[in-house]
Amino acid sequence: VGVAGGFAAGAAQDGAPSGTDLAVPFHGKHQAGIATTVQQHLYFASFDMTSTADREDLRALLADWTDAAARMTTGREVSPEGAVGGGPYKPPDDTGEALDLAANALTITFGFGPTLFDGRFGLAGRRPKELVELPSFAFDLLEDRFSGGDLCIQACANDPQVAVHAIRNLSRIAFGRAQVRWTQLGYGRTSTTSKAQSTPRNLFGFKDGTANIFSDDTSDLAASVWTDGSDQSWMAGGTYLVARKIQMLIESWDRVRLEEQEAIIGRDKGQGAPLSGGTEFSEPDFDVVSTKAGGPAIPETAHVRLAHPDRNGGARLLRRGYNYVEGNNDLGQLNAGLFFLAFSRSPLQFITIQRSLAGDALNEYIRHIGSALFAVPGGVRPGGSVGDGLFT
Ligand SMILES: C=CC1=C(C)c2cc3[nH]c(cc4nc(cc5[nH]c(cc1n2)c(C)c5CCC(=O)O)C(CCC(=O)O)=C4C)c(C)c3C=C
Ligand SMILES: [Fe+2]
Repeated sequence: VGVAGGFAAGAAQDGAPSGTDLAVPFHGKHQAGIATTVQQHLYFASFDMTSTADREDLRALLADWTDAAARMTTGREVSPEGAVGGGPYKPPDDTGEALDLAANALTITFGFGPTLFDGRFGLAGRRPKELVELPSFAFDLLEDRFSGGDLCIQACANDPQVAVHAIRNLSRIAFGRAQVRWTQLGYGRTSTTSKAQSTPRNLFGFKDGTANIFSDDTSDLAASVWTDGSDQSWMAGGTYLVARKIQMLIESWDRVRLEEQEAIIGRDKGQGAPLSGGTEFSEPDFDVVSTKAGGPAIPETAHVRLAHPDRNGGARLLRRGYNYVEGNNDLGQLNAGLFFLAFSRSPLQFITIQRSLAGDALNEYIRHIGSALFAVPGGVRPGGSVGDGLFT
């Protein structure tokens, strides 16, 4: 029997869902993969409905995806016939690469982009008011090939093959109804959603996720993450997902003095403590003056000062991002960065913080190159389908 935001079986290393046999319950009030303790790997896909698909195709696709996801998250194959049980005379239902692998804490989370409500599927009246394209921000260098989409699927697992298998098989199921627009592979979580987990590091070498919203804190989740359905009833127990592909200029960063790196972030690199003093989980004190420099210990342009709720009308995010590395460019520089994923009760929480980050010293070392916003419906009832409230 699973626990809220937790796992059905197995022991966890440092509180993280590391056991291969761990299965996260698929059904519930909220979709899994949000407050769920963050797994080690991610495969994320954005889809567009095909030009010939209609409302019934969308409804049937969501039902088929739900059945397949419910099976795969328990470590089963995508259908009862699976990879080898369908006989020699047809392509197997399941692609087979996860055959000997258990559930690995796989979660599959579905979201709907603003374009799904443009009238093609008779859903214009079901669009949540806040589900509109994100505004442009200072320093945006967005590319279409990493942005947007009618639908998204986030697959997280402790074995990358399990996450890739899930997206690959869900893409196959979509054939003729929806096609992949872009995908993102993420290795190494850059956040924690449980106080039992250790804080991981991003590619700039800093602890990331220290001041995150934790699944152990249900009042924070209620205040900042879950939507109540007062706008659209199908969004009860849901949330919004912002995805940003952020390229990190690794070589430039690596030439920055340690003291300056820490001033840019506003925390020390070793243990992740705020520069105002204390240890990793001490609250930053923005009034503390640096004895050495004379100015604020956490500079005015420091990332954590500008991202802090005090600076943003109390706005907070549940961050669930992953590192990515995709080879090198023509100059031999790393194509690498942070696939930033954040869940919030309203997209305004991200918009407010991202606007505040216009003055962030970090901007010299990062570029936002992809962006998407999705409405994530509430959890799936046994026997129901994800987003089935859209069609009632
Ligand atoms: C708009 C939201 C944010 C973006 C985009 C973003 C990018 C980004 N962040 C780091 C590294 C760190 N971020 C840290 C804290 C932090 N970041 C955001 C928001 C965005 N970050 C928030 C809300 C917070 C918490 C602020 C607080 O309440 O104190 C930290 C410190 C450790 C932590 O708390 O997680 C680091 C390090 C990078 C490298 C990056 C883009 C590539
Ligand atoms: Fe950040």
